[in-house]
Amino acid sequence: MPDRSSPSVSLPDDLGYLVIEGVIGAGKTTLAQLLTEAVDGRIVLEQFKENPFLERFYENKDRWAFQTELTFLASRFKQQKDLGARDLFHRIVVSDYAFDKNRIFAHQTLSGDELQLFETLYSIMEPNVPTPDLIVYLQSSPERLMENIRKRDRSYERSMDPAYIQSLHEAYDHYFRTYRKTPLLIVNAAEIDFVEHEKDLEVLLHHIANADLDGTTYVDPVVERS
Ligand SMILES: Nc1ncnc2c1ncn2[C@@H]1O[C@H](COP(=O)(O)OP(=O)(O)OP(=O)(O)O)[C@@H](O)[C@H]1O
Repeated sequence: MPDRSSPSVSLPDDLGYLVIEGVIGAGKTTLAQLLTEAVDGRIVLEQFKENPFLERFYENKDRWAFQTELTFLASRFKQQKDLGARDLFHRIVVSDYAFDKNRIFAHQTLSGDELQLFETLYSIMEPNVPTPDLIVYLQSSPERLMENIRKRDRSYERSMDPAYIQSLHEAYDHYFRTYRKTPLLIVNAAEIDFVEHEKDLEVLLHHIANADLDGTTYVDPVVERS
């Protein structure tokens, strides 16, 4: 984690709720922690370890996808609803997931009546969760995602199928290419490391502080670093 010389930044008043998104292994949690430190904010992390179905899901996706998705949906809804009630208007909140993430996954893992039921529940819940002021999408490559997943070596991700990462990568890309709901920063994250290269973080902080709050901005820290 960052030491005392880590960069800090002040954000415009209309940036109260920042969300980091990206495929499994993109580096969301690390960036959310660095960003929280830089803006002296409050972090909200996804509680994936509390999903009792996740290990079984990785052993047999067809059998356990429905339970896995509904458990994530319920727990994230509860966390986001509480977030709206208590924190949102006091300190800058930084989260390592967007509520929409559930839907991206569900469209990969569910089908038929199960997907339909998921959609019904999602559409009831979605209007009741706070909308981010900015989403930062870490757009990596399937190769780099697999490398990160291998390096961190979580037991249930050891037999991660590269085809699953590839299809999530495509689904995320498609989702954010057509995303218009909130301002969006798409960061080329395939060759960056916010921990190793402080400059990468500085470039991103600069863009966040000066984000065009009406649309999509593309950021390539590798180009801007040099
Ligand atoms: N809706 C979902 N359906 C299936 N699996 C999910 C879902 N949401 C999260 N997961 C699983 O939970 C674990 C955590 O994933 P997630 O991408 O949220 O965090 P992460 O891998 O720690 O991300 P990062 O490395 O970017 O911080 C992964 O194994 C992922 O597959």
